Amino acid sequence: MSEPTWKTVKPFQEIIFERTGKIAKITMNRPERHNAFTPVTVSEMIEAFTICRDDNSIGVIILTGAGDKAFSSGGDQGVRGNGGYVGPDHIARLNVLDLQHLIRIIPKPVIAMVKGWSVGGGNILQLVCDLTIAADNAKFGQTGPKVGSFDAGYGSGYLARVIGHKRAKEVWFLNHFYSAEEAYQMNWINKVVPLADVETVTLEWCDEILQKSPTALRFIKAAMNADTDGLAGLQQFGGDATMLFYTTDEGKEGRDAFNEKRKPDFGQFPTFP
Ligand SMILES: CC(C)(COP(=O)(O)OP(=O)(O)OC[C@H]1O[C@@H](n2cnc3c(N)ncnc32)[C@H](O)[C@@H]1OP(=O)(O)O)[C@@H](O)C(=O)NCCC(=O)NCCSC(=O)c1cc(O)c2ccccc2c1O
Repeated sequence: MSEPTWKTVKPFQEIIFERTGKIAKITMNRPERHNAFTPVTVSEMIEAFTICRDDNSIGVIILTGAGDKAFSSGGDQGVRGNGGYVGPDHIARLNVLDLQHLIRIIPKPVIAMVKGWSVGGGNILQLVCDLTIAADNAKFGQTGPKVGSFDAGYGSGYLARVIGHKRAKEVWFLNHFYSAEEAYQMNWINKVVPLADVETVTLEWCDEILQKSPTALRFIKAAMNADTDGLAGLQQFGGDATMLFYTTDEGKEGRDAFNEKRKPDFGQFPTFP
């Protein structure tokens, strides 16, 4: 595979947002803090993911951290205030929860490419990505109870779905770190590769995914969310069904009949068993 040419999509302060062909890459860029995120880092990621969601020339998204030492070490404890993390607007936020939700509902595959530390809220970000490819230097763990924090949403319930309840409680109660190989054995991540190969392999997976039907992948992702996310997941899945229905002649007949002030003729359309 030839070296990819990454082009900046939009400049940001605390992330790098690039693309090569149909592949977007969002990189948390605070390597001096092991890519710990602030409200600004998170807002920028939300904006970049939203651009990816709307741009139909982007088919798959990679989330990663700058440098080889860390994917992310979670919320920046230096800007943690009273009730959340504080940015330039002086408002305390937990806006990483909005980002987790966005990664879950964006109707395109999101791949976490993990090098080095994947810790705390950073590790929840790799968890909510659809797939995780880790370098052999990656280390995974939750530190919340050590620093007076916890993620009682995806970080615990979804983690328990992915690695099992006993293992998830072990992760949260003991706050140990797990090697990439151990995380792989726990089904926490999809693949472990040598550090030097991690981007090449991630791009190979992206290229394979891009050969597949985007609508099929969209529905598979939404179906799995519906199973794990209850009514919120079903809302997403139902919305996707409505989107498809709007593209049919039957769906358009209802709209056109209303606008033309006539009775709709739904009988002209085939039904299936
Ligand atoms: C990750 C480490 C185990 C790595 O240890 P190591 O010894 O290799 O590196 P250093 O500790 O020397 O780190 C280098 C440098 O980076 C700074 N740094 C690292 N992590 C953070 C951080 N999270 N915040 C701020 N700064 C950080 C470190 O201080 C060093 O700076 P120097 O100036 O001294 O060089 C180890 O770094 C570590 O344990 N880090 C902390 C991990 C952590 O506890 N993260 C926060 C967990 S809580 C969280 O992430 C969280 C966020 C949310 O927004 C939530 C929202 C809703 C619910 C829950 C949330 C939540 O749990």
